[in-house]
Amino acid sequence: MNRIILASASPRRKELLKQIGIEYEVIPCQKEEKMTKSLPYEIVQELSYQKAEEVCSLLTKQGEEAFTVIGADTVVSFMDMVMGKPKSGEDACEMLNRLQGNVHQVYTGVTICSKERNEPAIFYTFYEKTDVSMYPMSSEEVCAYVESGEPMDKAGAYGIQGRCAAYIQGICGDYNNVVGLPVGRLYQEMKTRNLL
Ligand SMILES: Cc1cn([C@H]2C[C@H](O)[C@@H](COP(=O)(O)OP(=O)(O)OP(=O)(O)O)O2)c(=O)[nH]c1=O
Repeated sequence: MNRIILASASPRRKELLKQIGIEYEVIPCQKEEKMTKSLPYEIVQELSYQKAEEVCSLLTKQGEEAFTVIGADTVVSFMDMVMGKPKSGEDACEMLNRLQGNVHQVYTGVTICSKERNEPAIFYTFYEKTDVSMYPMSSEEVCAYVESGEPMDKAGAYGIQGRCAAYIQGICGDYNNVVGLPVGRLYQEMKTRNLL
């Protein structure tokens, strides 16, 4: 089996990959991704590709001949808005004021880059969508949650796995997809392609 590299600095993605028993190393991306698409399922696939591609190029420059790289990206989509990580506390409050009491979608795009000795790298990209329904939050509750600091490194300014669980009414789809990596689908995609 080739080396498996997770192209991510996200502690949640590391934890999820570990949970399914995959042995891997981490090489986080350094570059700022460039978004050229506008639909959420296109954005997450494009950005996950860029993350996997950056680490694939780095390894190739280092003379590595065979490896598998996994890149992922998550956004929240509500009505016609696409939300990444909040830029400020104010931004986080705005996002949560929109999401509370409503149903939104979480999209995670994943790119698997597979490189074999003397072969060009092959890229596989897919996405998963999960619907998340939230209970209403008062503006005081939104402020208190933002002040906890939890929203700042998370798409849509909340963590379903953290304190925000108090406001989650239900989901339709893969829970792990909301946390940042749809490991069930990822495992199956890797198994189908003999990458495990
Ligand atoms: C909606 C939601 C998102 N998130 C996280 C998952 C992602 O880590 C983050 C979205 O940011 P991303 O830009 O997808 O990823 P990242 O910057 O954390 O990590 P990297 O680019 O190095 O891989 O939001 C949660 O942890 N819980 C949630 O409920």
